Amino acid sequence: MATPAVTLGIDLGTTSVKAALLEAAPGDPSGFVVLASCVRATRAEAEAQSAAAAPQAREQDVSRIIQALNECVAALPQQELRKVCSIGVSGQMHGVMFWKTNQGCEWTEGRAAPVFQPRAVSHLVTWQDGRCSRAFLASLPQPESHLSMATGFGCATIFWLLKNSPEFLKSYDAAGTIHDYVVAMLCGLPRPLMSDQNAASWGYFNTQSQTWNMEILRASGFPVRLLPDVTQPASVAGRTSHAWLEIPKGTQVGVALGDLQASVYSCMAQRTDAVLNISTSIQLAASMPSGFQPAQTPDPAAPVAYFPYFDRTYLAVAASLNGGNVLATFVHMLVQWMAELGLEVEESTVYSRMIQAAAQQTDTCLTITPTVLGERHLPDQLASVTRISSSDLSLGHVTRALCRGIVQNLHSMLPSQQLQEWGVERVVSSGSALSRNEVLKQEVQRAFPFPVSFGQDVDAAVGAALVMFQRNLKQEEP
Ligand SMILES: Nc1ncnc2c1ncn2[C@@H]1O[C@H](COP(=O)(O)OP(=O)(O)O)[C@@H](O)[C@H]1O
Ligand SMILES: O=C(CO)[C@@H](O)[C@H](O)[C@H](O)[C@H](O)COP(=O)(O)O
Repeated sequence: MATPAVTLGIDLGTTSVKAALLEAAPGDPSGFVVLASCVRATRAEAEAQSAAAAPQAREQDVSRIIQALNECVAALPQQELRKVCSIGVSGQMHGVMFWKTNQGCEWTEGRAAPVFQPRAVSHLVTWQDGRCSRAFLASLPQPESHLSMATGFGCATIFWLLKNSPEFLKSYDAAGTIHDYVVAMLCGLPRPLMSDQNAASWGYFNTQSQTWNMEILRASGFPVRLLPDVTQPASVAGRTSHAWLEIPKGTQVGVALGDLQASVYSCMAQRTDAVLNISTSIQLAASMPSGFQPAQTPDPAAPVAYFPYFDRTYLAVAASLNGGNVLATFVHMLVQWMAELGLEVEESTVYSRMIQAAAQQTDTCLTITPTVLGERHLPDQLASVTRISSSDLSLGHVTRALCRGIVQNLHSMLPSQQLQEWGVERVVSSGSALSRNEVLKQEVQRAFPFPVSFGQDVDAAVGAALVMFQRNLKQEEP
């Protein structure tokens, strides 16, 4: 009997890397089983490489992300890794990093378990980066795209570097998201390949013609040489140029996907499902009918945007900048305060105690608008706390109000009534911030008048694997 095919899925998130192994299971209703999964925090936050970008810069050290990736994959069962026939990759969208062609990494051959390590690469400037002011964005040429531009989008960051650090750009000849970089290194691609999901997240990309706004960008001196070639999601980018840990050389690698689309792909069992993802960020997505085309002129004040999905279809997405990162900011603040008071407390202890306290505090009048990062459609709406009374100041009250505020803020961007009008009948959730937080789950169930089911915390990794698994299944059909 033929060995069942095993597919590896990877998600390079803002806070953690996730990996999952899928195996064909004809007897299972879904047709597959998840054999194993692994999560590794990246702890990759780094100082801005360009001083002029501070303090709004949000950059990550690519070496730490790749170290977490190698550790994550190495922790999976070796006998299963040897059977991997295909790799699906997803990751945090919008961000951009740079490298030198054919010098982007070094394979540590000869060791028991070969891995790749970044060489001649820049930091990753992430989707949370705030270096592009509104005045700077207004100075950029009008894109021909259905998505508004925003700080943290790859093309905006490159325009910023062109103006403020032109020498920096001259030292690189390749650019992509972190997950485009991983695919390019695994396959030894001379030029990065990008799916339209990630190209759209950079800006200046027309999803109808599937082309960059080349004329607009060239006319403004943009280094178009850095723009990756774009292809359809679910297509094959290449094959591994080396053995990677126990994964054989020559293994098929899919073009990298957006983490949101990969999460939706693994969670959305039918088109009437809405998918709620709470990870570092938070998104609520619903599928649009096939043939739907978004208006070509975006409304920057609109809280819902349309993201390319698969087979030229779109997702309607409320993408808030304030998700799990708000809780992480609160925890970091408490740890800092306690350090100033001479106390040393682990972040993990604070998370567990605050969630425990809020679980005991089933309601509160304290009201928190959690938008510490503003929103793309409301950049001036920063966070606020109202209805503060001396009786509502416990850790439980504040944590309950924070979790409620995060969910209510997203709900205000895409209300249940709109979901009902679109025919949504159920909410399926995903993301580690949700799967690890009973209070957030309670607030999701409170906010949405639909049945709510809770996914795993490796949904995007499972989704990335599933895309390649189902692609190959279709290829085998007679
Ligand atoms: N120990 C913990 N307990 C509960 N929630 C946590 C804990 N550590 C981190 N988190 C939450 O998980 C979020 C990160 O989720 P994750 O899925 O790893 O993000 P991403 O996919 O964006 O990398 C953090 O922003 C934080 O809100
Ligand atoms: O900001 C948006 C969309 O504009 C999000 O959907 C975007 O995909 C995510 O924030 C990034 O991909 C980061 O995802 P994650 O690290 O929070 O999982």
